[in-house]
Amino acid sequence: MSSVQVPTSKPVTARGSAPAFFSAWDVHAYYGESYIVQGVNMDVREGEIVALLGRNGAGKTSTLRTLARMSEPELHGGEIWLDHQPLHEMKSWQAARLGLQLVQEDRRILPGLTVGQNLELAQIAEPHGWTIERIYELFPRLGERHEQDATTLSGGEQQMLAIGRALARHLKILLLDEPYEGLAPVIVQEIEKTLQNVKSLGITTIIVEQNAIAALKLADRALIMDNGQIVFDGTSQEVLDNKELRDQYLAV
Ligand SMILES: Nc1ncnc2c1ncn2[C@@H]1O[C@H](COP(=O)(O)OP(=O)(O)OP(=O)(O)O)[C@@H](O)[C@H]1O
Repeated sequence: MSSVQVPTSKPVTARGSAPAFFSAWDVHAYYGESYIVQGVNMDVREGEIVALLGRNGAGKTSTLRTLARMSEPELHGGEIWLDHQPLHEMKSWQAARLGLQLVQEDRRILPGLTVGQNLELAQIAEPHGWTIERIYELFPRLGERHEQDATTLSGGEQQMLAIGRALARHLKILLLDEPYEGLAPVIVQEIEKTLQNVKSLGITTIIVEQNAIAALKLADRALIMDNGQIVFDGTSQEVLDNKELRDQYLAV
């Protein structure tokens, strides 16, 4: 395995300026011949929570996957920087080692393993993040279910475990894809509390969510996507106050 090089001086992006804590610049990505992510730009400050919103099929999940350097969709151009590291030159495992953790919509809970084993497995590769004890302090419900087969957890508990696994790894930025997906309203409230906890920890987060109002309540800033591009970048409050914008792009 090749090691990730840590540059000695701060880089300058192709657009000529030093990147923000996390930046994407002119990012394009394809599924085969399908051109989906069409020149995405974003800057995220350290500690900020950004909601990435848009209609079904706007390209939100594809953008998160591209930023996380998953093999699909395939990056065809642009730059992605995390804390002065060029993620666009890396594969997903290297980006994860540098602290980018993607929690996918299906949560990827490993079958046949307990809650504890799912967390232990997250710490197989260095560098580690939180200890499992600390994760159980944040999510006592997981601690109570340490020995339980993780696939028998409720949807909300599985979401907690997926976030817990990200905390167990080295975490500089958390990418959350539809954390409320498929959860009953009462569980959504529970996950909202979980995410408020994450927010209070000052973890830089990008959250993709169909439930735009829930995401906007949590986020400092909102990016709206349409047809694979960012069409709005402003505060969450601006989106909450702008019905026309919501009607045009979010249908909420
Ligand atoms: N594996 C794939 N192969 C080909 N096209 C894909 C693939 N995954 C997604 N797409 C297409 O990419 C476009 C953007 O999808 P994406 O899932 O990123 O949108 P989204 O904004 O997250 O929507 P949703 O909220 O419905 O999940 C859609 O037209 C979708 O059909």
